[in-house]
Amino acid sequence: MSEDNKTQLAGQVTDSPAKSPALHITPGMVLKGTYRIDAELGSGGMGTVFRATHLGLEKIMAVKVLSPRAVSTPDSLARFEREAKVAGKVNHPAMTHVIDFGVEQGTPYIVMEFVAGKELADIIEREGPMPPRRAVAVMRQIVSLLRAAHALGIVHRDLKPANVKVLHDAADESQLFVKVLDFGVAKVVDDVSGQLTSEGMLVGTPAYMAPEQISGKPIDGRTDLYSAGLIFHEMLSGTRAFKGETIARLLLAQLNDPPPALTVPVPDIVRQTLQKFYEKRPEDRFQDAAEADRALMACEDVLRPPSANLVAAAVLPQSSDSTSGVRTLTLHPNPVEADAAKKPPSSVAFSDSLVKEGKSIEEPALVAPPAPVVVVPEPVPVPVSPPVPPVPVAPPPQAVQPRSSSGKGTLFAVLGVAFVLLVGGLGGAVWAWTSGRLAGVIPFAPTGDRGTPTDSGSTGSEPVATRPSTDPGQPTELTEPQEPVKNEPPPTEPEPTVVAGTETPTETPEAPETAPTDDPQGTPETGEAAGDAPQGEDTPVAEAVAPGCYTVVVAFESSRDGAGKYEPWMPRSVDSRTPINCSAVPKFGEINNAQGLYDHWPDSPSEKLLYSKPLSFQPEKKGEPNTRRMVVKAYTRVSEGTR
Ligand SMILES: Nc1ncnc2c1ncn2[C@@H]1O[C@H](COP(=O)(O)OP(=O)(O)OP(=O)(O)O)[C@@H](O)[C@H]1O
Repeated sequence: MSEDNKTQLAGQVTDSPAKSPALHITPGMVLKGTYRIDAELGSGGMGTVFRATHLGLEKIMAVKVLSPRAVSTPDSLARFEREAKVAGKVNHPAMTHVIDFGVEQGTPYIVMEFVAGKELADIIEREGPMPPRRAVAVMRQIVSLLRAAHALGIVHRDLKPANVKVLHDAADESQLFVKVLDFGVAKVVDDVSGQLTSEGMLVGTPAYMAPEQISGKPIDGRTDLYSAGLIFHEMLSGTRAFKGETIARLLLAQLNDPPPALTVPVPDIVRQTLQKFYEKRPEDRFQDAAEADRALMACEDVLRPPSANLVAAAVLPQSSDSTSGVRTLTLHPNPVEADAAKKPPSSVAFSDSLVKEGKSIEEPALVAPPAPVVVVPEPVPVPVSPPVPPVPVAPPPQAVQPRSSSGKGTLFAVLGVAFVLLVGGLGGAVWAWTSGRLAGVIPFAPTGDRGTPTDSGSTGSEPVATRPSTDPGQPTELTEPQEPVKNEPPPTEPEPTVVAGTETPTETPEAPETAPTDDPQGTPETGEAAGDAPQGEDTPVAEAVAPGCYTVVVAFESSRDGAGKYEPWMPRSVDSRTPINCSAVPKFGEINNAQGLYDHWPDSPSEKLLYSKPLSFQPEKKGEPNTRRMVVKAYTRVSEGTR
């Protein structure tokens, strides 16, 4: 890794030395009697990261041991603890969750979920410019996380491609799943070390630092947006925006020079959005992550292939709540009608140019939108999701909501829906017949007031069917599947993992001894570790099941309160379980349309959620809970009766 790509504790002009001896971490060492250090993953400006195993849970985790120079002042440990706790409250699929922290021989360390996948920096270096659609998809996930973190007052301060991991580097950007590393860590270091002006310490990576960060001015969420813009630039162009032979030159360029113009062709709207991310003056940038996300959505709409609009419009939920990230469905098969119907959001400052591209900014995104932002007011070690109240079923979804009054547009819309429903219905019938999903039903046992597991009364011997529940205290009944399980990804080889810039075979955690031998993964499905909902009153718990792989039909619920805030999707009941060949289980990363869901899968030792696919949606209305039925794939790793 080049010098200007590293986090720098640069310009140290005062005596701020390590006051405690560095803890010598070696493989085999056990921290807190719980975390066994397995191997070093790499080190950066703030410390060294190790792969470790949580001995009790037999889970792979990552332990970052902060360097003594990063945290060395008398009150540093208290601050460190505070920041680790705050970072632990950001519950978002793109967050690398902080699980625990501690101090060993005066040296603080953070325990995080282990994130497999490839560093964005390596992907760009290897593959060069990224297709704009893909770059926008990555950006949306980053920005969605920023939104969640900034809402808690947490600024990353060291965003860069090396701190972004892409869990599934598929050609199809809808399969991308991003995790951001080091949230909160830079803040700890910065707070403790002080800013350049006070203690002569500068925290960040010069190639991605915002001008205000360099000049020691106050920083806020817009600082992260600047760095995110430079990541965007790098994805689009394949090269870093600011380079410099020395750190001083690099910093000067950040302060004074505009980033070089993109040499790759991108639509104007993408260019303008990029520019708005990294304006030199914070007041000229997007003012918050929500505004940035709206602009990215507009880019997404322009970049979407025309054929995708029909299908996307037919299957996505509709909402009139523009603040939630879920947008009103619009179907514009005819670009002229689309132009007539579109209207730019007033909150996008440069909206005139945004709509110049001839696409409605209200069309839904084809790629999975970032998962709902969930802020959980619980301390580490494990962020706790708030219980979701019982859910009354909303009226059936209106799959398509044509906005144009034109008869032609309406005709297209109706034909589109009819087509989707026809294909869905046929596929559902074939799927139900072929998958054998009715066999081997082992219901889960939800607890608390979530009702009984199979509200449909389903024994698994009939297609899942639904009637709306009128009693909000009763569990939601099941809906007629609208989308069958189809087009499941073929089995794939485990992905190589990039560790410290080196491509190596995938790190395989020690699976429990009883793991099925044909388990195609055996990999740490990232996201399972920290952000999972703990088992409690409101968390459904899996019953012991035989080892093997299954397709599981699960009802999930999520709700939005009156403020339009999302609650997480929570598994609610399992209706059927069909044994499948483990080699047919797609690898993690092929989770589809439900990234947020993954983090809320109950942390059951017997289940791992690998894949999910929406089965049907209920419309989401502000202030009303909604229910989603999902088909998920899960597999078990434990022996019968051991859970
Ligand atoms: N939670 C994690 N799971 C898996 N690997 C991780 C995790 N956190 C960090 N790593 C990996 O450990 C290595 C060292 O990370 P670290 O953050 O210390 O270095 P860096 O990103 O190169 O530098 P800096 O700390 O200066 O940002 C990197 O290869 C990084 O991808």
